[in-house]
Amino acid sequence: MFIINPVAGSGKGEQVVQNYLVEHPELKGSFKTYVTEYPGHAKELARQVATLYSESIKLLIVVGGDGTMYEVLNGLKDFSGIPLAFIPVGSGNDFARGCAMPLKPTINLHETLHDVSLHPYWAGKYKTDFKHDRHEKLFASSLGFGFDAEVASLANESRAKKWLNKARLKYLVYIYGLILMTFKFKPKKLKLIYDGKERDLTGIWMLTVSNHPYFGGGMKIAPNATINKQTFYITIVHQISKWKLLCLFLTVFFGKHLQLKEVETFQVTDLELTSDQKLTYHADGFTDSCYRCLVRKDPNARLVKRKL
Ligand SMILES: Nc1ncnc2c1ncn2[C@@H]1O[C@H](COP(=O)(O)OP(=O)(O)OP(=O)(O)O)[C@@H](O)[C@H]1O
Repeated sequence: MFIINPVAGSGKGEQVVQNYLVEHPELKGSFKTYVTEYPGHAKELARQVATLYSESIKLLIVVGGDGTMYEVLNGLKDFSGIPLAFIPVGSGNDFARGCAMPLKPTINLHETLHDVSLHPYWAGKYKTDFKHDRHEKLFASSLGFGFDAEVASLANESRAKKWLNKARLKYLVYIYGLILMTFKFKPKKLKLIYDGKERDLTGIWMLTVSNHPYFGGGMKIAPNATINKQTFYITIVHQISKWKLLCLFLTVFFGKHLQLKEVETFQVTDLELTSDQKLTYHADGFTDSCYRCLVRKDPNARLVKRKL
């Protein structure tokens, strides 16, 4: 079964699948295809098809970007038994990078259907403020608090994003946001509780919680992260000068930012994060804000097509 976001990235998701099915007539009749019609539709579709066909779905193939994967994962919150694959046609595609899958959609689709096996994947679970457990959400790749989330929020709200996305120039919105936020951002005070430790931190620029190394479209924010059942990889950027922040965003693509003394990394099994001020965060690129966030691993392993 395919769930396709026709507007992710430059909008070629539907074409990729159609071309593939035309080139492989032997597959005719083996697939059902659903195309999203509005934001949030991938989550609804995933929940509906899982409810209707949970026993018969052999593989649910998500064709989109990280945002579409996030929606589908949350639609399948109560259906951890449905195997998943991700064909990257978005602009970031970090989930494909984290799973060591090809970034070229046609190659990825071919390998997904022929060569790559299913392996367990443990998503993250988070809930904000004092919401009930039933409002807990899942994230596939990462959660980010502070600077990067404010850049993402600015970019998501930008009216230019839609047409820049079509022209494959969405990164320009992020560069604009990055420069603007470098001057506007006010470092945060955070309280962290994890693995029996309590820490009060000041001057925090950003904190990310990672399931695998990548975020923000190929930045290796947690270079040592490996997909696993128990732990998240936390990266904290403490008080940092503006030029060093720029240096961080250049070196992070190679994972070399860990050499900066302002960058701290460690592993946790769960995390509680509290702030006196409203804190912007993103979950796989979706932005929102909160005062408190509880993060833990989803105890349910989901089968995912991945090489790593
Ligand atoms: N038919 C549609 N019309 C408008 N928006 C849609 C439609 N279907 C899905 N969406 C929305 O498109 C947005 C972008 O999707 P997605 O995040 O997958 O792609 P992307 O932003 O190009 O890639 P990435 O997240 O990897 O950077 C999501 O917020 C999703 O809710």
